[in-house]
Amino acid sequence: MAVTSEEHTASDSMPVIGKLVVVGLGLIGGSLAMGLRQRHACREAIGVVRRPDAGRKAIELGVVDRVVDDLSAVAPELGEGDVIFIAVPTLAVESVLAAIRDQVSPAVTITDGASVKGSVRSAAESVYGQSPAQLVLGHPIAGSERSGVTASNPDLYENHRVILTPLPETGAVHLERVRALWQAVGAEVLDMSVEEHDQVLGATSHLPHAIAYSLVDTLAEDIGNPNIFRYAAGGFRDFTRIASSDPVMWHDIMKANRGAVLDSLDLFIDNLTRLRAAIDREDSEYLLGVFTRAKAARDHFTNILAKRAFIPAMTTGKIDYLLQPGGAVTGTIRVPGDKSISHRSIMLGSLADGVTEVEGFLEGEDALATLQAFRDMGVVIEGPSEGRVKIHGVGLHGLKAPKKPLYIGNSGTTIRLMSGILAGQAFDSEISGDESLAKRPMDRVANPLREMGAVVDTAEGGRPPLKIKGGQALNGIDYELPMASAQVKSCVLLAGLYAQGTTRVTEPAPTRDHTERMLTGFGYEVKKDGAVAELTGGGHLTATKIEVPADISSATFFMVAASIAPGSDLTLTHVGINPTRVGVINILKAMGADLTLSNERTVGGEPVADIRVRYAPLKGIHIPEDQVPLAIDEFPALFIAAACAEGETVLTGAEELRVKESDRIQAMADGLTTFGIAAKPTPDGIVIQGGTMGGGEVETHHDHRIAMSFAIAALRATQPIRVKDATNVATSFPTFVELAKQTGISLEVIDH
Ligand SMILES: O=C(O)C1=C[C@@H](OP(=O)(O)O)[C@@H](O)[C@H](O)C1
Ligand SMILES: C=C(OP(=O)(O)O)C(=O)O
Repeated sequence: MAVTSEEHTASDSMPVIGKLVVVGLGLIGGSLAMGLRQRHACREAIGVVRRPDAGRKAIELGVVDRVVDDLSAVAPELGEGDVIFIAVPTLAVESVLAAIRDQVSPAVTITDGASVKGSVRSAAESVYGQSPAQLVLGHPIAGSERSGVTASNPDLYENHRVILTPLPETGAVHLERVRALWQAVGAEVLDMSVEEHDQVLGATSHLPHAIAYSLVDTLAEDIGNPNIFRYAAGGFRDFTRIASSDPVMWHDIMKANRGAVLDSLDLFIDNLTRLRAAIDREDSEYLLGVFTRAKAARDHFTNILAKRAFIPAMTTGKIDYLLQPGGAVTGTIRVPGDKSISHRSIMLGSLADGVTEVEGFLEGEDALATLQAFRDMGVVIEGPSEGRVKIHGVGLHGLKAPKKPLYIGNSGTTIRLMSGILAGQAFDSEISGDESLAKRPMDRVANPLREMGAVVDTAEGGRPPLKIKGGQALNGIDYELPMASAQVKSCVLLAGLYAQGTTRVTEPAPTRDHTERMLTGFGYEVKKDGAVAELTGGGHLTATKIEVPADISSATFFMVAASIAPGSDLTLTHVGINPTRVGVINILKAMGADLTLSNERTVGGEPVADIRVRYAPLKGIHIPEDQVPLAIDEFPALFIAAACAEGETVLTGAEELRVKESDRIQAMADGLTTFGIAAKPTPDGIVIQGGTMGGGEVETHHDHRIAMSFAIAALRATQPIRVKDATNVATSFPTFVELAKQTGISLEVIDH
């Protein structure tokens, strides 16, 4: 049989391969053939189909150009550049390979789509002696419960992943040809070892299929009610869709990946048995633990696949901001919760006895990273949902060893504060983060912790990851902070909770005191005397309620925006005005800004107020050094205020800015220079001459505050501004874009 399609498409683009021969024209094989044909990416697509009706259908639907009923009918015409795609059930691959060996030239590329790779490698070895160079093992992750040639879909692989598992024997030309073929139909191609593939797919694909088939079979066969499916609703439908998949294919997969599937099934059965016992004893804590952890994991499973552990990404790709020049900001807004306080609420709530309820929690990536790290150490945390979080504290000694290294993304506060807590645990731990965090100094916490008796390893140059050995007896110390850092102060105090005796820290200048305040709120005595804070180990924390004020560091972007843009009148509500955080208000006022505070009150031990900001002409100042630690995160935005002020602004004593998420002095100087502003970096600060800002493209170096600062600059720019890579704004201010637009900033998000 040789039937030819009527529908021949003239090729105007270069095909990436010659002929494609698909053995097995089901969903997987048919979709590849159809996708390549429609994109003119192969010169001809030929199906090897035994059943004539299926062959006719394939041609009618435009899946292939022609069909043959046996490989032998096409083998002699194949050569270099042509590809055979084996898309038959897993256990049938061996007989196809045997036919290929006898008939097909070694120049032809062979690949497959089977869901198990170890069994295909064994098949190749038993047929060829050793896997031939022309064979590239692959697996498109795009299956569905639909099967057969009629399910072929030319766009099936768009944005799907294809895993290739090259062997040492695999020829580079063949591998790259197969990669190009999948990329031509829109797939993202990843390489993995055979073993890793089978283990990962055993858990994420083969196990769920086994469970779905078993569940439906249980309902159909074992629960003796004939009407059972009539009352089955969404839960049943969503969970069991995959039990409609092709039984022969799944039979083969279970046998071919027997070992890995059994490992996963054993883990699952064990977990299910524990869940059963918890339901039996009505153990709410256990049930909520499983369900909240599972919900978080399910909500973010794309990130888990991308190996970002459980850290949720607010955006999937990189984004830029495009801003139009001019405008003013008006209205009344509340910015999200304070990042520093949100981190600490999770940490102390987890270590407390009892349930802590938090309101106003910042649902940004940094604070969520802290939350996930404590979940990874066995703490049951409900939420966050609209800023509400409920933490089922485990007590100071109730954390459990995490199953894998803790990954905390971009958050310096998390790694530094947690290292103090981890130093006091009975278990070993490792904590790491993203590219920007990997450059930040950690010796500042490792050194005092070592003095207390902790065993802490850093990577080269005192950078993350940190490896902390458990089971060490800590002693209290009297520590003089070498730099004004609330993170270091907090780290030492938190380790002090686990230390024998008294831990005392003396700071060279006042820094944010949220740790001290919150410890007091949890009933732990902290003595404060000027620059000294001290506590004694061995006490306990009692759960409490926490209301997180709006973050003054996030409010800063809007305070500066309103101050620089004529016609602005903006009110920011419920902003935290802890005296150790108000440097920005003091500095802006000294520059001539029109800021009024009203409705001042205290919530949960932290002072808050509404802040009204109206446009006023600013003047350059020499920023008093005592304000530096009180405004440490606000300088990028303040530099924009300086650029719009009349005269010169000088900052000194701020070398810490060079070791934040980026070197904030250099990053801002570069951007301001692009805008046409004279900005001269110094080792510990900057000198900025106010002037007229043009516009242009600026880099953020993965730093959220740099991105938001350049965005507000547009209000006084004369040309559009493109802020390149504003993705990390989600770490501290996930609603920035929404609020910027709402108040009148012309901001467009460009996703790429
Ligand atoms: O303790 C905290 O929550 C923070 C302290 C500051 O860091 P340093 O302690 O390094 O100054 C600050 O920059 C950071 O955003 C948050
Ligand atoms: C420095 C900052 O945060 P962290 O140190 O937690 O990364 C910041 O938010 O500006």
